[in-house]
This record gives sequence, structure tokens and C-alpha cells, in this order.
Amino acid sequence: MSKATKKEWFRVRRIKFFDTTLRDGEQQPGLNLNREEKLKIAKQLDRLGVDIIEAGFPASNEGDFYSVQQIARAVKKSSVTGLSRLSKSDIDTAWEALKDSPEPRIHLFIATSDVHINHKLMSTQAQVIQDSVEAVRYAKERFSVVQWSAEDACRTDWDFLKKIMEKVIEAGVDVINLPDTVGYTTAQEIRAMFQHLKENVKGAKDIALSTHCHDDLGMAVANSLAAIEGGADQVECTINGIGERAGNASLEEIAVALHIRRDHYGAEQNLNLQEIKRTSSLVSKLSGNVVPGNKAVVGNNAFAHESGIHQDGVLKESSTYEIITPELVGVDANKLVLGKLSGKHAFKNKVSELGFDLPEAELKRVFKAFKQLANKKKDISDDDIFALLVADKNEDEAKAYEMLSLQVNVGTHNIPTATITMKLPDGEETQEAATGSGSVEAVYNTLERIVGAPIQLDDYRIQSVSSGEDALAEVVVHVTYAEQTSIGRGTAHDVLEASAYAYVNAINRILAAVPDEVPKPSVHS
Ligand SMILES: CC(=O)SCCNC(=O)CCNC(=O)[C@H](O)C(C)(C)COP(=O)(O)OP(=O)(O)OC[C@H]1O[C@@H](n2cnc3c(N)ncnc32)[C@H](O)[C@@H]1OP(=O)(O)O
Ligand SMILES: CC(C)C(=O)C(=O)O
Ligand SMILES: [Mg+2]
Repeated sequence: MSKATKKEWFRVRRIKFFDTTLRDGEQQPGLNLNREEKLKIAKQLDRLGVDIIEAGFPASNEGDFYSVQQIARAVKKSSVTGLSRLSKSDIDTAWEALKDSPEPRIHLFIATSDVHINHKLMSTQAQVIQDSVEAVRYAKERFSVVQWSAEDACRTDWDFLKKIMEKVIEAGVDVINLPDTVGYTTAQEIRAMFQHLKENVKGAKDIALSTHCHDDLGMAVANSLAAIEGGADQVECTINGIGERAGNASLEEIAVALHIRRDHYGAEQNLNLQEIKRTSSLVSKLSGNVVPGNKAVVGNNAFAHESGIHQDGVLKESSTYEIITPELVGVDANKLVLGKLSGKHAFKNKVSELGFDLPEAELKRVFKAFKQLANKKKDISDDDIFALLVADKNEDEAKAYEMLSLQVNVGTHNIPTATITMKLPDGEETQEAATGSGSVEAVYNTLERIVGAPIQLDDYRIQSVSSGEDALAEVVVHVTYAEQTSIGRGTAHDVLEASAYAYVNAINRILAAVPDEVPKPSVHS
């Protein structure tokens, strides 16, 4: 088929981006973002220009409720939504969380496949239809936009899907989402499903159809794009593809594919693609999920050319081997402009260039950290400043541990020993020392002694924030305490200091997260 014919085949239409990083993305095992982090991500998603932010599942827990409410109040351009089961109490809770949003929007869901209805819901198709219709009607009395999802739609019988869709359309639904909940479908199948339902479901052309794909077979992006070819008007995805099990379709890959292959998809979108790299870095830092170097669009190697023939081609004409320019997605980072002689005006300017709008007190805190860093590091890159901007600040500092000093003795012939002075949550100071078979272990053994609780270290990762011998080290740890998993992040010039900060950060997050009845990790309380 010629390009011209292809263009005629797909009418140009606007695809809406529904970002679920803060809901389905947060369902990634071990991921636990706090409210401040969720708000930071929501604000960045707003700058990226996503149409809808799914901020959480308000009825599932108090933390999600308050976080959805805070985001619904703070975000002005993107619409904000929250997930809800079909019960009136879930819908009422979602309303309380979302009613202050400029366009209150709810996302109802219920499973429609036989395997889910029979074995999970232990219900019947007739009951699922009745519950869906009642929930849509009830939600419509409150919300301006009601979305209903047929969980496991891609393994649902098409005749049943048609029947239930017609019923919820009659009940007044605005958007129907047809997820591939378990990442099972193929591109041909999902394209045909959307085409069939759009053509054959009465009223389907008057509402929006949405696609939501998971990556269990590594096909989430391809399947989302195929659903768009089949008629989906909205695509649901997450930044860096984070999410339950193998994750969701990655927003950046779908967005850039739609842009680069406009000739094929004939689809417009509202995203500011230059915010993509920054959004990916923010989510990566806050979630502790390192983006692999070879990840499409946002990996560090996405624009690197190593082999001679490629380098030769790119030097002669970049389009020989580059279909995406780094600038398109905001990769021109590492401009070295600030240093120890920079003042707060230039710093403030850089902070807003990086997309942050900080209150004066917070700006002061980060500026102080910047000055400290600039005294140790010659060149300060955008990545360094970004790391300082997203560094953890304890929401409830009164409860937190604060490391006052760290000293480590290490050598080829002695046993590594760490000594740490710590301010405890009750304000007292203490000093402890311990040894380990390596220096990081000595630091962690000392911290464990101070905290005096069985905190299990599940994972430890280290990387450098920018390049060069004086690069900042960034450590991410995953820990478990009282059945709560938590991540902790630490950034410092020195790897041991960064390791200690990461562990202390994880402990502080646990202190904030574990219910009051669970004994807190402290021998000194
Ligand atoms: C495909 C998805 O991503 S769906 C969203 C998944 N996200 C989450 O589950 C994260 C948040 N979840 C939670 O915090 C908890 O699971 C809660 C608070 C929602 C529910 O907790 P619990 O009441 O303890 O139930 P639990 O999670 O053990 O089991 C789920 C129950 O909900 C039922 N259920 C599942 N989907 C729905 C639905 N859409 N509407 C109503 N009930 C549902 C299940 O059948 C099961 O019912 P049962 O208790 O009668 O057997
Ligand atoms: C709740 C629904 C939309 C979901 O996440 C899924 O089916 O994967
Ligand atoms: Mg999902």
C-alpha cells in the first residue's frame, strides 16, 4: 500500500493519553510512593500534557484517598481520575476525593471474562451487567465523566462484551475501556476486537473507547498501537512502562511512535514530547526503577552510536541511523552551566528550567545542598541538580532518624568498621560502631544496631548520577519491615555516605507508613 493510500485509510484523529503511573504503575511489586512524591509526578505529568491522570484508588486505603484528593486540587490542566469498584461506597469515597477537581471523573471497573466472573467474582454475567448499569447510573449523578472498564476484556466473549457495552452506554457512560489485563492478546486480535465493537455496538461511536495493555508477553506497546488502528480513542499507559507484574504499556514509546509514524497512524496528540525524558527520569528516580540503557526512547543508549559504519553514516547524514532526534524528547541534558560561584538567581532560573516551581523555603534547602555539592564537585550538570531536587525530604521530620556523621575505616588488611552518630526520632543523639565483611555491610550493621529492629535488606543498587570521576553516587535500597516493603534513596558524593542515606531514608519511610499499632523500629523509644 502506498503512503498516500495509507493516509486516507486512517482518518486523522486526536488520541487522548490516560496516564496510570500513579495507580497501575504503583501496583508494581515493592513500589510505594509517598504523597509528596506522587504530587511531584502528577505535576510533571501535567507539564507533559497528559489528558488524564489516574491518581490512585481512593477507597483502597487512606493514603490513596488523600493523595488523589491533593492531586485533584493541585492539577489544573490534566483531568484527574480515581479507580473504583462498582459499590456505592467506593463511588462515594471517590467523589469525596475528586469533587474539587475541575472535571470530576471516575474510573469504574468490573471483570467480564468467564474465568474472572466464575472463579474470582463468583458471580454471573447477568449480575455483572446489573451491577455495572447501577454503578454507572449512580456515578453519573455526581461525576462529569464516567469511565467503565471491562477488566480482562481481551479474554471476554465478544457477544457478551457487545451486550454489556450496550447496557452501560444506555446507562450514560462516557468512556469504555477494554483492557488486556493479563497481556495475552496479539496485535491482530486487539485491532480486530476494537474494529468489531466500534462497528457493531450500538452507541459505540458516540462515546470514547480506550485501550489498556499489559506487557506480560512484551507486546503492550504494539498491542496499544494496534488498538488505536482498530479505533481506540484513548490509550492508557505508564511512564517507563512500570506496573503490575511485567508492567503496562510505556507512555513514551507509544507517544513517540504516534509522532514519528504520523504517516501511518494519522493521529494527533496533546503531549509536549520535550518533557518525556524529564518525566521518565523523575519516575525512575522516585520509583527506584533504573531505566535500562537500551530502553526505547528514554534509555541512555537510545541516541548513542558505537560502531564505525553507523558513526560514519550519522556524521554524513544523521537520518541514516537516527529516526528520533534527542531534542524531540528533551534529551540535551548535561549542559554544564552552574558551579560553586553561581548565585541563587541563576540557580532559581535553572530550577524552573528543569520544570520545578518550589516554595521559597524548599528552594533555600535545595540551594544549600547545591552549594555543598559545588564545593566538592567541579562541574554541576542538570542531572546533578535534578537529583538534588527529587532528593527525599521527610514529610514528618519530627519522627525521622537523621544521620549526623559517618566514619568508615577500611583497608586491605583490616576489618571494615563503621561509626555513625545519629539523631533519633525522639531528638536524642546516639553513636554506634560495627564491623562487616565489606564497608557497605559495616555501615548497614551499624545502622541496624542503632535502629534495633529486624529490617531486611532485599535489594541494593548503585549508579552514578552524571559522568566524571567526581560524579554523585545514587543508591537505591529495597527493605522489608513488619510486612511493609519500602524503597530508600540516597545521593552523595561518597558511595558509603549515599548507601547510609538510602538505608536511613528507607527506615524513615517505614516509620511514616507502618500503622501505629505496629512497634516502630527503634530500641531507644
Ligand atoms: C486489574 C487491576 O489492576 S484491578 C485493581 C487492583 N488494585 C488493587 O487491588 C490495589 C488495591 N487493593 C486493595 O487495597 C484491596 O484489594 C481492597 C481494599 C480493594 C479490597 O480488599 P479486601 O476487601 O480485603 O479484598 P481482597 O483484596 O482480599 O479481595 C478482593 C475482593 O474484591 C472482589 N472484587 C474484585 N473486583 C471487584 C470489582 N470490580 N467490584 C467489586 N468487587 C470486586 C473480589 O471478588 C474479592 O471479593 P470477595 O472478598 O467477596 O472474595
Ligand atoms: C482496572 C483495570 C483497568 C486494569 O488495570 C486492568 O484491567 O489491567
Ligand atoms: Mg492494568
